[in-house]
Amino acid sequence: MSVLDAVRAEVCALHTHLTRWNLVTWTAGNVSARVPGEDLLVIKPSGVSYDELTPAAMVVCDLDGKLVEGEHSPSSDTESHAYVYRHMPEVNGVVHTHSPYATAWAARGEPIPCSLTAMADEFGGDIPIGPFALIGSDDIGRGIVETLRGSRSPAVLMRQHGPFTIGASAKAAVKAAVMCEDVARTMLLARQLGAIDRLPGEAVDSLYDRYQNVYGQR
Ligand SMILES: O=C(CO)[C@@H](O)[C@@H](O)COP(=O)(O)O
Repeated sequence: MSVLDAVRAEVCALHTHLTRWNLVTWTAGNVSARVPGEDLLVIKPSGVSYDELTPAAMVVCDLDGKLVEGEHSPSSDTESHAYVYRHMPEVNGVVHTHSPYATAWAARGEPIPCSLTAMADEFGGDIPIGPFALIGSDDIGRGIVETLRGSRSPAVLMRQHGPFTIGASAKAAVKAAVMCEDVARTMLLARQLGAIDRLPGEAVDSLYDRYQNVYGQR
């Protein structure tokens, strides 16, 4: 299997997590991955039903978002994904969802406060709000980069739109999208119970370091 075919298969498989974890409705959302060693990305075809996605249906584009190989038109967000890859070389995966709880915080235009150990672990602080931007150009990508550059968070809630996540791999970006929705739900419930206190900064730093560098099987 070629590198490109392996990336197509991985990106196709990762899309199943968006439906499995109820992060998208109908054809909303998308996943992309940078192709190792190439100035290329692989992304979902635009508007194609999740149950019709196959590795062969995945679209290959250059890092300006231009179609290189594929039968279908690339995702509406391709130029934004490409912008992120051009400006954040450490990023190899980008995900967009309309997951309901995270999107509710985006509609509100309010960052999710870092009040849970699970948020410190994965996000290293609050989940920030990015600027409102129209779809179909690289404007969303510009907002993602300006918000996340220098942040520990792999997730940004684009105002009045929804979450975008980044990762050192496409799988890491999908995990961030799943965890973003999980904490968005918990924190929305917490907000209904009353005032929320953020964790102390030193606790966030300690938790983040442990989770990122010690937790799990090494
Ligand atoms: O919200 C947007 C674009 O940001 C939706 O159109 C997107 O979730 C799905 O578009 P695509 O099917 O990937 O073109």
